[in-house]
Amino acid sequence: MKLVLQHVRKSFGEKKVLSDVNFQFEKGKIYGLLGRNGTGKTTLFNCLSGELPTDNGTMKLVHEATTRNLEMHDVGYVYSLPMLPEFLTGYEFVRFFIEVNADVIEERGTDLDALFDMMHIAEDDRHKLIKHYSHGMKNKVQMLLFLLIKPTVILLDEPLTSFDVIVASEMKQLLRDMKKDHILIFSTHILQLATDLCDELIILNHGSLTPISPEILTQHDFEEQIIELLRDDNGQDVQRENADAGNL
Ligand SMILES: Nc1ncnc2c1ncn2[C@@H]1O[C@H](COP(=O)(O)OP(=O)(O)OP(=O)(O)O)[C@@H](O)[C@H]1O
Repeated sequence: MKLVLQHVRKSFGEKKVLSDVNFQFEKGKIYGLLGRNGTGKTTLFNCLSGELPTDNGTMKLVHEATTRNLEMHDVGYVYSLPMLPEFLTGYEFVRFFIEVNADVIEERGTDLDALFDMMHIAEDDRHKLIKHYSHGMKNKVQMLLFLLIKPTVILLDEPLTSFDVIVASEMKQLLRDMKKDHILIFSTHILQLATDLCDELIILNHGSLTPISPEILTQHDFEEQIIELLRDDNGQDVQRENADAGNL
């Protein structure tokens, strides 16, 4: 299974954010998406998840000889700021989620406690109201939902930054275990995390995606090389076009 993006464009008014995104993501890999603040990572995720319409281009899922448009149900999105119903307990929310998604959840009679165990959410925490959960616990609940509905594409917008070191390590292992069945795209500003967890790194600049050559990652000065790639002058094209349009 591949996710193929061709000529994806998105502007806000005259401000061009994604100018021409072309990329092919493969199932079984974790992709690390790097880019400076405001380069359009969240915009790209919002377009992929269907929350924002694109202005142009195609986003297709290709499986052997079959090609179809990416649809909302194909994509799971872990937001950097988790959005969950605060008035339910974690347990109640997941039970409700299973009920309303019964047509797409394969396993019948899902063992809720086993799921919470897998996410290392303690027995008493699962019966607390979500409004009392920490940011990291809410992210865990969001990820738990993907174990149930198994979306083809999972987008993670800076989620591991809210986890303590133990939980971050558990989550990294969970993502590694999940990757064989999914296309995982992970946006982060933490270079160490990206190189540690991801199979491929891509940079969003110029309003488009550029893969980082795997050879760079084996070199002793890879951090300096990536910082150089991320530097402002790489965004000149989009900045210039926006400036021409009178935006900057
Ligand atoms: N709904 C919107 N309306 C107008 N402009 C927007 C909208 N959403 C994003 N933008 C603009 O698009 C640009 C890209 O924003 P985006 O949030 O996608 O960047 P980002 O790479 O995720 O940034 P960060 O790393 O800081 O989270 C920014 O200039 C932002 O102000």
